Amino acid sequence: MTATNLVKFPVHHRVNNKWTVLRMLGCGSFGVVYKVCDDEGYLYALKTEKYTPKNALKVEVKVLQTGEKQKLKYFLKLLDCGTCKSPEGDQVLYIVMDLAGSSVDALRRLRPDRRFTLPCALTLGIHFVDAIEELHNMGYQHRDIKAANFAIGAVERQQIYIIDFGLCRSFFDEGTVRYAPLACHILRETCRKDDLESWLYSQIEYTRASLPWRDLNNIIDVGLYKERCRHDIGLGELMGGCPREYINILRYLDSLTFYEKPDYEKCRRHLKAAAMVLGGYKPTYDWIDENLRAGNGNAELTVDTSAAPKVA
Ligand SMILES: Nc1ncnc2c1ncn2[C@@H]1O[C@H](COP(=O)(O)OP(=O)(O)OP(=O)(O)O)[C@@H](O)[C@H]1O
Repeated sequence: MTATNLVKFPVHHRVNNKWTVLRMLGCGSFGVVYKVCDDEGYLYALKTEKYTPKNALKVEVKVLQTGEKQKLKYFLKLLDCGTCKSPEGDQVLYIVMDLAGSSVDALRRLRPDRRFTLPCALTLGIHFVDAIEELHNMGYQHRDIKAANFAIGAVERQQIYIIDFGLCRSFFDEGTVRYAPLACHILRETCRKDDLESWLYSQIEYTRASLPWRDLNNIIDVGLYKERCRHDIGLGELMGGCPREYINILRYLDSLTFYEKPDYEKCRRHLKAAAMVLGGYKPTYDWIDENLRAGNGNAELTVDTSAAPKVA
């Protein structure tokens, strides 16, 4: 994100005469996220973007609203959205949502070996597949699935949320569903199985701490590496330290055609089968069991033990 796109709100800045800015939680590709509180001291996250005719935040609003309407499990509650003026006088679009805890990626990085235990990795895998299925059923493809875009609850630390919808795309343009060509129903360039392939790479990373192409930046080189990892030596390099079932998932995802709806349950079944060597699947959360010290936002070193996230 360019500095000119950054919406700078000073501490104590009031938004919509309702939300008080406490501090910045982080910057994404499209905007800045602040920790804010309401007049009773309850904490929330406020996401901002300079106003343009095509704001990424608009799709976030739709996704969060749909998630709430359908009472879905993996979506944060949207409390407010609107426009306001920045101190520099720019028109700003903002949304206020529930405050989440640390991202799953930040939690992984806090662990000494930068990976989760296998029971925890399998638990996360099942949550991620569930969350992706909920989003797909809503009619959206995520297109940026990674552990940094999933967070735990600020208070309920075994709850997982999917948090960033900046690159989300609807399968359908509103009003054209009835007449849309078949290709529109699954997207042309990328499709639903791509969200699951991205998830599987995250799954491998938090199971074994790294991906073999971690030092490559060039998109072509990374693509070639991923291709190589489908066969013999490359496959061993990618999957070393992971349960065999991950290979079954990769093979299954690669077998899907562009038009096919993925079988989410099959992915979950493979993960549960991988837990058989551990005596069966039992939901496990390393950050709870080991009391990993992570708080609201991006892995700050505090523990929030209050019944509701409130200003200290
Ligand atoms: N509801 C929330 N509660 C707490 N922290 C949040 C919330 N939403 C986003 N964040 C944090 O704010 C930061 C910026 O988030 P955002 O999703 O906008 O971008 P990103 O995921 O960092 O970047 P990109 O979109 O480029 O991948 C991240 O550290 C994220 O964990």
